[in-house]
Amino acid sequence: MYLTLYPNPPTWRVLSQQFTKMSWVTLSLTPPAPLPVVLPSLAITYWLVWIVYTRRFHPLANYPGPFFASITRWWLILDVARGSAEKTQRQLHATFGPIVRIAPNEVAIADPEALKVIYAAHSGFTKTDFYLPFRATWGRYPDAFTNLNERQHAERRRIVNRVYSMSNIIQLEESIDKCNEMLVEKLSECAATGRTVDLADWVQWYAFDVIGELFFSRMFGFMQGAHDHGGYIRSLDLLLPFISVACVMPTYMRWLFLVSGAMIPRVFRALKALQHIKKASDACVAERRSLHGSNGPVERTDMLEGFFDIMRDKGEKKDFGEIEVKMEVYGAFIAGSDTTAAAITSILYHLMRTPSAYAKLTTEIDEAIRSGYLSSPTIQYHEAIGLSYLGACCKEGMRLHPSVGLTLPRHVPQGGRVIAGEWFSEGTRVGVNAAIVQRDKKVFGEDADEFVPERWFRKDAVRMERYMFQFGGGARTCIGKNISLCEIYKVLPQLLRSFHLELAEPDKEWETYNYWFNKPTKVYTKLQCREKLFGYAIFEHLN
Ligand code: HEM
Repeated sequence: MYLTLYPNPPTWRVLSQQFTKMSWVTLSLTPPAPLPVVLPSLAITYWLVWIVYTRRFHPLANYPGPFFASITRWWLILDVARGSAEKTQRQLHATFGPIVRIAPNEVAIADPEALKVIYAAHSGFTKTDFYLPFRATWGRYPDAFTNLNERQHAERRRIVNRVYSMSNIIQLEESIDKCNEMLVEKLSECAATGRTVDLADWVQWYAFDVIGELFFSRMFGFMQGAHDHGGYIRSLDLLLPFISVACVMPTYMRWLFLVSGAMIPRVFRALKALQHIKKASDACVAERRSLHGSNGPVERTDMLEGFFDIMRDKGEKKDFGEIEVKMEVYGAFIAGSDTTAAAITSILYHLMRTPSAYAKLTTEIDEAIRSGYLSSPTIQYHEAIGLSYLGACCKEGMRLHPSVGLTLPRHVPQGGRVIAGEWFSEGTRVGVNAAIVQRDKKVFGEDADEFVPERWFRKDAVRMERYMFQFGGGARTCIGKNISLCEIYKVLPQLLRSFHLELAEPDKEWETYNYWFNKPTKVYTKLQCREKLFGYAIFEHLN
């Protein structure tokens, strides 16, 4: 026998050699098992081993969460596909506590202290591949949103930062004024007919037209036509469920999803919608390019011209060309309207559901008009931010319903980190969702689930501010934040001084769809012109 040649006890190597030999003999003597038996057996064995590993030996094995989430990402994929992930997450944290395992290698964290650790500038945490399905494949550099390389992201963002700065947006304030006037005019027509409107639609048309004015010096025509101009909104509505589901899939599965999905009409339409948005943004850039080419004067001071200025002044040095200009425009098409519209709609919806807050805010606005503090016909941003109750209502609306409704996932950096009192090893996926952390009772009080603007006048308001996360944090904070804040602060007093707004069906809640952007719909509203309701009393100083 093979083994008897050795005087010493057999080693593992010898045993395994022998076993291998015997296995070969056995295998060659027995007829091969049929494939239909072998494959399922292998699959079952694989799954059993995987389940034991993820539940017992994985570094996240000790964290609670739904059983299926701990063994497969399919749980998260299906949850995101349902469009209400923030609601599921709230229930999970209520059941399992501040750290919940939402996928075999990922946890959602509800502890507000985690924000500083994960999202502060230079925290070392990096974006995960979650963001890649949003990436435009035609760029030379990844866009700011999907860039996973922190150093390159900082360099590229610095090039365009000035165009998005509040000082630049304020210089373009007239563009927002034009849209505000158009919105009031159009809603006055609706009020005159007594028609109920879906305020969520109007606000999104408004937000899209503001992007048109700010970037290209012309509204797209959403409000003018009272419709989804060019089908951009429909395109986004088709695209976002598809993209957000792809975001939570493992990378290898995304390709399968894309290829096989192209045969499913809905997914095919979503892919076409992406092309549609790309063509629309390209057309806007091409139009300006032809103006430049015609050698005629281009007296534009809009954001698009700001990007072209960068291209002319520092294009070569910074490697910033027309493709990069297109990338900024494309980003605004994707991120510029759903986000701002969700914020404005949330503030108005919660005000209409809270008559005492609504009355207090209109009183503040009316008094500011009477005292001559607010200008007319359009309210200026620097005036609006001086209205303290308005500021409280804006924060409260964005706190209860942040426009981005999923966790912002990050990789734990080299060496691991302690988050929420727990150790996480390098590479683990962790994330915080603004929709969860902004309702934390320890920070915002026992009434955190309610719309209470008064909380922003309490002693701990400065502390609460530190835990507001609706625009993200650190180096990855939203670059469009100033655009949105300027819009929000200006349009709200403009609307409330012009109209009395009431929910058409006060007992019915709005509907929201959370596909990264948490989009509100069905905010059916009755409008009445305040001048008709109350006479001209509050506007008398203007006469
Ligand atoms: C109320 C309005 C808005 C909200 C609540 C919002 C929210 C956010 C959030 C939470 C992030 C961080 C994402 C992350 O870290 O994973 C972000 C990033 C970003 N947002 Fe916004 N956004 C708004 C408006 C806009 C607008 C108007 C634009 C452009 C016109 C824009 C463009 C971007 C871009 C390019 C990034 C990536 C920034 C970076 O990583 O450097 N957003 N936004």
